[in-house]
Amino acid sequence: MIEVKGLSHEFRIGKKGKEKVVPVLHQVNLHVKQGEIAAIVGKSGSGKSTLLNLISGYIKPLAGTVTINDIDVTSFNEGKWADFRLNHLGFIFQSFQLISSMTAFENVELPLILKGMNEKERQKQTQEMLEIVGLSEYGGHYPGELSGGQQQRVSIARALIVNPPIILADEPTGSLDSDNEKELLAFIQKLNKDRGITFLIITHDQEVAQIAHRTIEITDGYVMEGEKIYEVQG
Ligand SMILES: Nc1ncnc2c1ncn2[C@@H]1O[C@H](COP(=O)(O)OP(=O)(O)OP(=O)(O)O)[C@@H](O)[C@H]1O
Repeated sequence: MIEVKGLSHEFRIGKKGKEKVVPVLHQVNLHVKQGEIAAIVGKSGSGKSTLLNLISGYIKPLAGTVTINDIDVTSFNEGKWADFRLNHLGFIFQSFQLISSMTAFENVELPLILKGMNEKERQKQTQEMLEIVGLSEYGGHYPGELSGGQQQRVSIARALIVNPPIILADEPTGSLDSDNEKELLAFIQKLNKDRGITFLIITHDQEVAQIAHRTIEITDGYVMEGEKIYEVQG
């Protein structure tokens, strides 16, 4: 499902000619199976977000390959990536990343507009999705008029609306209080069980790591796969 082989990355910082090289990931190998919830854990600065950005094509690796759903995406250009993300990947972020000038409804509808769906069908699917995340009454609210937990539910609805087989999440519970966190984790487990969605979740949070079938630890850019809690079929 997600296959990472020999992935290495470094950043170059400072002025041209006087650049400092910051090695971040070293020959990372990783395999996330279909139907799995995998957690990536590791200290601040260990390379977790960089790994997720490489897997989702926001940055290009120095070396190595990324294969998603049997498609080698490593050398995709930006246009191909945009199309691929829209059809294969959903994203959830700590900071929600909703568009503040658009209502909850419009935020959730946006990926369907990008896919070219007609208005009637879009509106129907968006309303259904808002119902699934328990926000059918809140479609007309702007993100600033919603609580943190509600904003995160809007962002999940936006991720789910295109029916992605994989959801990548970067500290999804980082801005939530403990009740909202519990609710989100239960929802992730339900989506995983009922729809077979594969999750790759970056987290500092023990509670999140506990719902994962497998924990992958990054230490200074090297990956060590943790103990398997149980095997997932697929
Ligand atoms: N755009 C960039 N330019 C230069 N260095 C960067 C850039 N992005 C990240 N880094 C460096 O790469 C290393 C890994 O950063 P990364 O954000 O992947 O870590 P992380 O494990 O996600 O950390 P955190 O848990 O704090 O979010 C850090 O040393 C960071 O300073």
